[in-house]
Amino acid sequence: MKVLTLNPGSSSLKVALLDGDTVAWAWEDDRWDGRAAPDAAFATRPDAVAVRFVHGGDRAHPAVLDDAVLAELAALAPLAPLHQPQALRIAAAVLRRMPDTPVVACFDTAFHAGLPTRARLCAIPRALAEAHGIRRYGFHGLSIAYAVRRAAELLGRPVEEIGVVVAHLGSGTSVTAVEGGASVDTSMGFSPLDGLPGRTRSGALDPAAVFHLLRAGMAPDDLERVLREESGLAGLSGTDGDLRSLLASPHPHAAEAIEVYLHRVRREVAAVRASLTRFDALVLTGGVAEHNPALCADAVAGLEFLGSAPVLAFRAREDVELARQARLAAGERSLR
Ligand SMILES: Nc1ncnc2c1ncn2[C@@H]1O[C@H](COP(=O)(O)OP(=O)(O)O)[C@@H](O)[C@H]1O
Ligand SMILES: CC(=O)OP(=O)(O)O
Ligand SMILES: [Mg+2]
Repeated sequence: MKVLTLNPGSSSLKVALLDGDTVAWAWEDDRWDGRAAPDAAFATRPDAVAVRFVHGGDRAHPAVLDDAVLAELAALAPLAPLHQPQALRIAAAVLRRMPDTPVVACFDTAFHAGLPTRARLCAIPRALAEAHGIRRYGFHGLSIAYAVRRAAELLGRPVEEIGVVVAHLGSGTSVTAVEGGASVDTSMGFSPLDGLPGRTRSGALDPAAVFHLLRAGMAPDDLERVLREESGLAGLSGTDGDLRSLLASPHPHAAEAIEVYLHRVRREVAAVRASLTRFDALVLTGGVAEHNPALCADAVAGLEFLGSAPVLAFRAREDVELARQARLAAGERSLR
């Protein structure tokens, strides 16, 4: 079964046609401005299409897209404004141009749907949290699901028997502890703005700083945009926030930004390690893990105290996971 996979990220659009786990055709824009997928993608004649959605709310499984599911996902857009609207536009174009092909929405959040209560609740009044859906969701689930299966393969043990920390180091950055195939702790919570700094995202910030800036006269929408699009590695360094730009910059602020980034990665890895009862590997994935072994070595320097587990680094294969989920979801539908 051939699956066309579409992965809209915060700064890239990755499109691949997978025949089994083999990439039969691929296209990528790593400075993506939200434009539609190229015409060639629609000419690949897949049996199913899989689209990555960062936010699936409480859904634990992929969903075949129809108008009702689209409306539900559109309602979640305010929770992931850097990702969800783009994914909705991509999916709408696919539905319009390939009306006879099943389109499956696959969710970053689904991998974390079973987060234990202690890692899911936010410590605010329960009534307020429940009324507004404030909880920790977790993201990058498609990348993590692949990473855990690949780690098990490399370790020669079943997924059910390993405990790993997965650090997804891409445009967005997150760290997750996975034991027995389940997410037990993760650094991104209510939205992809939480946790570690990303290319342009601030990561976790004392909420008092947000109120301070609002009282100083910033409009809420402007502040949100600044934290989402002008902060993180970009904000700290004055560059576009791509680590390649920071590494090439002679400005001391670029070096400082890298120090902050590496410090926060180490800190979060150590923090989520505490949620594992066994530690078999530290997995690094995403653009940094794929392209920069030296930076990866810096990111894990000094973490030996966590236990003598190997560090595994490989490319994020959201495409492989998207295709796997689409096969399951589309296959189930054809049986009905
Ligand atoms: N050679 C490199 N050295 C360091 N970082 C790199 C390198 N190549 C890519 N990166 C980092 O990877 C990021 C993109 O990661 P990727 O996982 O492809 O992104 P996305 O989140 O858009 O899917 C870039 O923003 C950059 O910081
Ligand atoms: C959830 C998230 O941050 O995704 P990306 O890294 O693709 O921007
Ligand atoms: Mg990505």
